[in-house]
Amino acid sequence: MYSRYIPPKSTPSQGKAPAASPAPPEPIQPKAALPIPISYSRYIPPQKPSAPTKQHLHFDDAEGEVDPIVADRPPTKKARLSEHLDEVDTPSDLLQDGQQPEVKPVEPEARIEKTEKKSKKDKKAKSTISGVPVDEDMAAAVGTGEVKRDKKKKKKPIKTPEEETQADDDDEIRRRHKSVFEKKAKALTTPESGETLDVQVGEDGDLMMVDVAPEQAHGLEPLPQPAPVVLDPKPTYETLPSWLAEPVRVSPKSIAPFTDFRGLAPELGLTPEIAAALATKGYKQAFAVQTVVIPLLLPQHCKSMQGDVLVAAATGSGKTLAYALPVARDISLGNRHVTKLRALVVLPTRELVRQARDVFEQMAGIFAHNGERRRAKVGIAMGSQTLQKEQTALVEREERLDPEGYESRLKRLSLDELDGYNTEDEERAEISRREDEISTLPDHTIDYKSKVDILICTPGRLVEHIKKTPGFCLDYVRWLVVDEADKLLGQDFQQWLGVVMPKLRSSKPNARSHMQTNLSGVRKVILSATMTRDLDLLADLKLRRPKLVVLEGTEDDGETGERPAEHTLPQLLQETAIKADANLKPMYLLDLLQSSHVLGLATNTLAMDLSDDTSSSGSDSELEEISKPQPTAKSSILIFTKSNETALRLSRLLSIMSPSIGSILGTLTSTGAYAERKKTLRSFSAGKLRVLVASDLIARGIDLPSLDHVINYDMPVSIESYVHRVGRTARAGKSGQAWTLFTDSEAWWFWKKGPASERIGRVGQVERLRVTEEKEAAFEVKRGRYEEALETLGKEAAELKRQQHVR
Ligand SMILES: Nc1ncnc2c1ncn2[C@@H]1O[C@H](COP(=O)(O)OP(=O)(O)OP(=O)(O)O)[C@@H](O)[C@H]1O
Repeated sequence: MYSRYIPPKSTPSQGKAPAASPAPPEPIQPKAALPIPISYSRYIPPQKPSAPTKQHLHFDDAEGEVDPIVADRPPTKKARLSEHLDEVDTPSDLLQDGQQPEVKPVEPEARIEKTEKKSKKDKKAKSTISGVPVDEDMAAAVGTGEVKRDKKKKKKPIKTPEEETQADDDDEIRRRHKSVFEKKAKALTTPESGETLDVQVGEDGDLMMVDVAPEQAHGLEPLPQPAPVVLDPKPTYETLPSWLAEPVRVSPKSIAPFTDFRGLAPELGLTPEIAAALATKGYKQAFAVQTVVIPLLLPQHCKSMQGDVLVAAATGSGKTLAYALPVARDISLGNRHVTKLRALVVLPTRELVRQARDVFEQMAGIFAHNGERRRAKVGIAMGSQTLQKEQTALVEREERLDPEGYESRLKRLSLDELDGYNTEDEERAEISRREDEISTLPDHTIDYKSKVDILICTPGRLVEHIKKTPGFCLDYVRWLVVDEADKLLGQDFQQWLGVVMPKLRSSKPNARSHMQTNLSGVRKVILSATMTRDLDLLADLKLRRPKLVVLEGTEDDGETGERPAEHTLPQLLQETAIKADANLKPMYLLDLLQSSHVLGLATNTLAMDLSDDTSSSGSDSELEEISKPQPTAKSSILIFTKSNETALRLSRLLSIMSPSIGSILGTLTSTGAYAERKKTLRSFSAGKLRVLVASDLIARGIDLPSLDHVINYDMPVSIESYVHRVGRTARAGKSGQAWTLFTDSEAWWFWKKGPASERIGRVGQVERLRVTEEKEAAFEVKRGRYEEALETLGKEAAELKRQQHVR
């Protein structure tokens, strides 16, 4: 079915490094001019000229500009086939609780566009030389060859005798000065400014930039120029503070018993009873990242406040337990009688809040010692219910005999408006005023008590409670955990950090004291699988004596002397990329799903579902040779799309094309009701559903037990997004398979060797596959039925729209 991709041998000219030059590049050759790869079972890349071509695209105004990216897109008629799936809204998946849409990084495509603009400017500049207009002949003579043609000149107007004489004079002047202009033009055409960038087909059909040598400048040679300064936009390790430059590195193999944390006094470590209780919950040994993070967060006998901890560790490596255990321990030990809000855990989505709550509940139970201690109370705030309901769940109101307080309350109420209140915080002052207005027994005041010790919340809802919930205060908070930190810090989320941080500064005596030490203050734990190293973002957290813990990707990380990758993938993750025809992507997906490597349905099911023709849909033999995990009887698959809209349409299309898959398929989008989402996730975890089509809503953090495959139907928008998506499988030391369907136009930057792939640390390599000729032929045969399915989908969508319009 698929054939192994064998990269071509590169010629010396392909490897030519672009000369560093401050001069802007010349126009880019459009993709349309590139050789079109044909499909066959064993992929042989298109022929390339041994030397870089000098055929440039001229951005002639009269002709109109050619967008090399657009030029490569398939014809409109073809595009219509998949347009139903691509009419997409903004990716609003994670926009709950006031979240902002993810800002996409500037990808190489965008950079190409920028280069074009620059080139245009450059060209414009070349049409004049030192302010003197240059005609075509001259330009050709000096080798620029890229002068804007003035078409109006071609229509020769009838000239009067005076004009004729004037024109003759002009010609004479031009002739006389021609050689002078030529020399001047040559002098101005330095080798740098004459350099040109071409887009060529690189290895694997990827596009790459190639410098083309400029035409020779005869005569005046340019003055020697100082070597251009190459600026690295990223801070190097030397520019970073030492805690960031020299993190605590953990080998992925360093698993240890929970009782065996080094450097801890016995009374501060975890007792064998706790370890036994952890084992009953499935935590038999501490995972690598836990062996370092847990001891760092447990109390230690030291003279100064223990510092904050940042954790960069692969998806599924057990980061949640690494913070939940020490936080729950600290709060359980020191909180025997009074419930106060002592720990805040902030996560970006409701699903993650619920998941973290489950782990904290487990830990609270374990540290309650079978009822010997008061169990720490865990609450959530995420906007799944009304604010009022959440307020009731979080804060308790009671009347207290307090004649003095009662008097001051009456006094405040007698003053005008908010005069008696803290006017710096107007919103809060208004709440206080409203509370004062509530009638109580004589000589009584209202007192508020937190109902929870640990609050797990989304940032938006947290801000709402801080601003609107009477009695909700952070005065006793001594833990702030920010999970999925790069997302929470990189986006606005109602400027949550700006609201929360000042509330953590105020300090009542002993309010933030940590147990078993005589130290007090707020400890911060910041985590992500794609941890940001951006000091500007981290600065907002006001970190104190921070330590960064990094889980190594491979055993020899750090030993090779090379700079370790920014993000590491799970060790047992296998990655495969399949080059797909954009117009037939759903067919590729269906075929992959039904293959023996994924769902394990018969390979000719596609034929049955799509066509009456039950002939084989192509040989799988070549793919079978590739070692892949054998499909379990009940493989489960998570498919990611780029938006809610695509997820909904793709689900429906798959169901139309294959009712057998439709019966085990669920859809998860942020537009769905929360209760519905919860139900779908539960059915998927229970194995009732085996295929889940989802938007990026659950790309981060979600722990789906025994998820075997992740399929990127649409390319993720960033490296971080890829790391999180594929990290839904191969978790907790299990193996997993990630598949990515890609087209050149959307993904060449991603698979190309270079900065993008260097940022990801992986044990193996990405296997690249192309479908065989036979398979492509089979797709063509079934294309009619596929188009019918699309038509049905279109009709359904139109009907739905009509109904919505009527309502
Ligand atoms: N010590 C342990 N022993 C066994 N299983 C564990 C242990 N620690 C964590 N796990 C399990 O590993 C899985 C992944 O853990 P967790 O969700 O905390 O990963 P994560 O590092 O937070 O991943 P992500 O970055 O995707 O959020 C969970 O199912 C969890 O129960």
